[in-house]
Amino acid sequence: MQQQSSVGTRSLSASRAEMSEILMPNDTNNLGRALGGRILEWMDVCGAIAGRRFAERQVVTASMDHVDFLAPIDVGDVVTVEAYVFDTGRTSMDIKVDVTAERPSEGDRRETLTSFFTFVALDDDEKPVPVPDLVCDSQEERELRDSALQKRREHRAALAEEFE
Ligand SMILES: CCCCCCCCCCCCCCCC(=O)SCCNC(=O)CCNC(=O)[C@H](O)C(C)(C)COP(=O)(O)OP(=O)(O)OC[C@H]1O[C@@H](n2cnc3c(N)ncnc32)[C@H](O)[C@@H]1OP(=O)(O)O
Repeated sequence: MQQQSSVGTRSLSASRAEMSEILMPNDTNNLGRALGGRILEWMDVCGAIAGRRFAERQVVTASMDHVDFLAPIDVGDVVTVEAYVFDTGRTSMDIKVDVTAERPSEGDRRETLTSFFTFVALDDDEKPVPVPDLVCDSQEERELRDSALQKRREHRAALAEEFE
C-alpha cells in the first residue's frame, strides 16, 4: 500500500490546465506544418502548470513518454493543450497531456497527440519534496484518472511489443 503523503491531498481538478495558441509561421517547418519540437515545448509548459498547481511547488520535467504525431497541424490552426495529474508518487506526479488542433474556418477539432509526463516537485533548495496524494471526488475525475492509467498501460505495452 502506498504511504500517505505528509502534505495532504489534492483533487485532480485542482491540477487541470489548458492553453491555446495559434500556429504561426515561426512555429512551422518548410511545409507550413507544426514543428514537432514547438508542440512538445507547449506540452511541457502546460504539464508544468498542472504540476505546479497540484504541488504548489516549483516542478521539473523528469521524463516524457514516447509521442506519435497522429495528424498534421497547419499554420493558422488553433492548438489546444490540456493537462492533468492522474497519479502521484512520493515526490513525482504523472501528468497526461493532450493536444488538439482546430481549423477555425472548418470548425473541426482533431486529436493530434497525447503523451504522459513525470514532473518532480522541488523545495526551495531544489531538492525533491513530497507532493499531495491525488484524490478523485467526482465520477468525472475517476474516469479521467482511470482512462489515463489505462491509456498509459496500453501505450507502454504497445511500445514494448514494437521494440521486442
Ligand atoms: C498556479 C499556476 C502557476 C504556474 C506558474 C508557471 C509554472 C511553471 C512554468 C514553467 C514552464 C517550464 C517548464 C518546463 C520544465 C522544465 O523544462 S525543467 C528542465 C528539465 N528537467 C530537468 O532539468 C530535471 C533534471 N533532473 C533532475 O533534476 C533530477 O534528476 C530529478 C528529476 C529532480 C530527480 O532527482 P533525484 O535526485 O533522482 O531524486 P530521487 O529522490 O531519486 O527521485 C525523485 C523522484 O523522481 C522520480 N524520477 C527520477 N528520475 C526519473 C525519470 N527519469 N523518470 C521518471 N521519474 C523519475 C523518482 O522515481 C522519484 O519519484 P517518487 O518515488 O519520489 O515519486
